[in-house]
Formats: sequence, C-alpha cells, structure tokens
Amino acid sequence: MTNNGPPDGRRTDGRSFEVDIDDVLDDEDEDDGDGLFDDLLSGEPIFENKEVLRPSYTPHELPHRNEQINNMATILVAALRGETPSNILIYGKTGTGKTASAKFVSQELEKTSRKYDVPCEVEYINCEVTDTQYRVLAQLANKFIDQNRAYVDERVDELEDLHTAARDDRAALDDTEFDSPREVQNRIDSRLDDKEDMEEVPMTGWPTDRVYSTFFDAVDYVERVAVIMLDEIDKLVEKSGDDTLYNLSRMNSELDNSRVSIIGISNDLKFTDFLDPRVKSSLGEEEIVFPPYDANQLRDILQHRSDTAFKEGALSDDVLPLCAAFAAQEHGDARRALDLLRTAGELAERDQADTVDEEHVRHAQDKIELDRVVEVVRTLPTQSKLVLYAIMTLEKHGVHNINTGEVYNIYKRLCDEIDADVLTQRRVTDLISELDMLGIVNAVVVSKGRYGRTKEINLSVPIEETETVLQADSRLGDIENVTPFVQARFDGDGKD
Ligand SMILES: Nc1ncnc2c1ncn2[C@@H]1O[C@H](COP(=O)(O)OP(=O)(O)OP(=O)(O)O)[C@@H](O)[C@H]1O
Repeated sequence: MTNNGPPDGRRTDGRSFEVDIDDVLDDEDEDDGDGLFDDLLSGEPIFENKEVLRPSYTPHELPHRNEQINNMATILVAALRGETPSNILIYGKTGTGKTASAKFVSQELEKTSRKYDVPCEVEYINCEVTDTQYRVLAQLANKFIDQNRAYVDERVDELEDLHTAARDDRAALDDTEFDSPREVQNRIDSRLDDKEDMEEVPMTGWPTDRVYSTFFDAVDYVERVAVIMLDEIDKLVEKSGDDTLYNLSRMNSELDNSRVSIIGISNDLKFTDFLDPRVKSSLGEEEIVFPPYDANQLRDILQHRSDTAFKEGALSDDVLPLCAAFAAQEHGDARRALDLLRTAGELAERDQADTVDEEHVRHAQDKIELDRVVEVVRTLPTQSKLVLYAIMTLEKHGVHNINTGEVYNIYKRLCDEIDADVLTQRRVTDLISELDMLGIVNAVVVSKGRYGRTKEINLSVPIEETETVLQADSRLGDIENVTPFVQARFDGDGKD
C-alpha cells in the first residue's frame, strides 16, 4: 500500500527493510557495501519479528494454561452480572505464566464489559515497583480520578445536547428525569463542580488517611465493579505490612455505588503466613495454583512463539527441544525458555549463520548464566563483596579448597585497605553460606578425621568476570595490589 513511504523500522519484514536501506545508501553515493553495517545486513535475517520473544510481549494464546484461565474467568464473570467477584490469590513459581494469564483474562473481561455495557474495570499494579500503602492507594486513586473525569466529560456532552434539544422542544425531556432545561443546566453545573473537586493525589506528602479517602471517593463516584490486580503482592507485604490489603478488603461494606475485588499474584507461597488472619481469609477466598511447566509444555509454548518470531527454516530441529529441556531443568520457567531461544537467535545472527543450531543454544545458556552471575555479584552488599573478593583473590593465586580461616584473614586485610567494618568470623561464615546458596561459591563440609570438620570453599563462577564486576564497585575499586599479603601466607604456593 505505502510503497513510497519511509521505512517504518520494524523488523517484521527483513527484506523490505534491507531494500530501503540500500536505496538510502545508493542515494548518498556510498562505496559498494563495505560500511560498518553492510556485513551485518547482508546475511539472511534469522528473525521475522523478535519482539514476540521479549517479556513485554503479551501472547494471544497461552498453551497449557486453559484450566487456570477458565478458573479465573468463572470467578470474575460475577463482575459482568453486577455482583462482586470473590478475591483471588494466584500462586506459582517465576515464569509460570501468572501475570500473562491474569492480564489476558482482564483484557477479555474489560472487552466483554464494554460489549454488554456493564461498568467493570481492572487496574494493574506491580507491587515490586509500587511498594508502599501510600503509593498503591495514590496510584489507584489517580487512575480512578482520570476515569471519573472522562466519565463527567461524556455525561456533560450528553446533557448539553439534551439541553439544546429541550430549549427547542420541551418534549425532548419526556423520558428523562428532568422537568425543565433549567434542571438540566443545574445538573451540568453540578457535574462540572464535581470535576473541579477531583484533586489528584501527589506522589508524596499527604497523610495516608486523606489518600485513602480520596481513593475511596474516586472508586465510589460511579457505579462499577473495580478489580484491583496486585502483582508481586508479597513484595508489598514484605515492605510495608498488610495495612493496604486490610483496607482494600474491608472497603465493600462501606461503598455505596461500586464494589472492589482483589486479585493478588505471588511467587512466594508462604507470604500469607505474615498476614492478619482476617486479611488472609478475605484475600484467599479463591486460590489458583500455577504449576511449573514440563519440557513438553515448554516446547509447545516455544513452538507457538517461534512460528511468528523466526523466518521459515531458521531453526534446526533440535533447537526447541534443547531450549525446553534446559529451561525445564531450572524449574519449568517459560521466561527462561524464551530468553534462551531469543539469545540463541541473536548469537546465530551475530555469527551470520543461516540457521540457529544446537551450538547456539548451548552458547546462549552459558551467556545467560554468566549474565545472571554478573547481576547477582553486582548487587551483593559490600561485606559479601569483600568476602567474595577474598575467595577470588585466593583462587587467583592458585589456592583451591580454601578454608574459612584463610578467607577470614584476607577479608580482614581487605577491610583495612578500604576502611570497612570488620565482621566476626562467625558472620563471615554466614556470608559464605549465602554466597553458596546463590551459586557463586561452592562450600562443602569435609571431615578431617580427628582434626574435626572444616569447610572447603571454591569459586563456582569465572574469576575474570567476577573480578571485573567487583572492581567496578567504587569502594572495592580502591583496593590496591593484594598479591603481597596473599603470597606472604602461602609462600611458594601461589605464584601465578
Ligand atoms: N503458557 C504460555 N504460553 C505462552 N507464553 C507464556 C506462557 N506462560 C508464560 N509465558 C511467557 O513467559 C514469560 C513469563 O510469564 P509471566 O510473566 O506471566 O510469568 P509469571 O508467572 O508472572 O512470573 P513472575 O512471577 O516472575 O512475574 C512471559 O513472556 C509470558 O508471555
């Protein structure tokens, strides 16, 4: 249709993209094909539409989640009948499709509510980002205030039409609640006054009571069922207790026009142990569990997505089964499986290969694992970083099967170097166990016969990357050369 139009930049059609760029280069009289990007553009593209593999993409189909989706729909259909749906708690490990399924059901719910003109809205909040009572209530209040303003505008438009019609002919008011154009005008004025009073909640500064009452009034301004979806609800409880949930769950007894129902999503099965029993029973009226996917299910999910994500014939036969098998080994995480497939495709593209094959998947698995480690190490607290620095330094000097005393000695020297507090050896032992749990070191207890038992510690991640990440920390970057004191302890043992 738009042959002459500018390239839209989307990679849904690699060919037309390529042609457009060539045109541009020709126009500018460039050399034939040895610019920086020419090589990269010349290969057959692997991807048809890579966006489909990104976490932000919402799939239209969610294989192997029919049961959970139907359960949710059966509970939420009450909203379309004008009743209050039960609150729902959704549990399951990360990447099991909880958010994707809940969002899919909400979209369908809103779509149907528009079709039958039943007022029902779903508000989504990610509690990892919005993690205090103030922020949750403020965000909700402002969303409802926006909707109320739009509602007032629509009503005022309708009333103004009626007002004009009634001034020409009184009969226009026959089937309405108004007896005169004056009454219509009064109603218009009162709606506009309401709109004037709808003050948005600032992101800080108000007393919580005021935020709550503003939210309450905003929800109750029109008749509707409001479904509030709190994703990562455990983070909210962890950070700021259960007050928000307590307030939300008892609202219905006080609301006049509207009804509120809550969907909580969590990957921590135990978080309800910390809730007030009243909140716990109200929130958990219905519980839906999302089990991990097995390798076959992951393969189906990948198959669905890869059909639109990749060019035909770009995947060799063993790619999908291998991605599925790797992700199933983790804990049946679809996000991990999709990441793996996307990264494998990107690596193939970088190699300018015609197809993605097994080797790219294995490479991608290593790369993702390394990225994870780098991220975990980067976000460790300083004391853990110092302990890890000590272990890494010893390994770097050829010391393996390190014991806690050795780590502690180097750790103390490092603390001196950067003026950090020195923790007790017992605390350092705990930090080593935490590093072990994170998979960064491997610490095994070995028996030394009559000398008792000791821990043997080894680094389980590559030294070079670990060192780079640790040194990128501004405090640890100050550590000068630690070789002399390592060598003093292990004389002759640790020459590089
Ligand atoms: N059955 C499925 N079919 C297609 N894609 C899926 C399916 N299940 C999960 N996904 C995809 O996997 C990724 C992770 O899913 P989602 O965010 O829903 O997981 P989650 O259970 O909410 O995880 P978390 O607890 O970490 O938030 C998303 O990109 C989602 O689209």
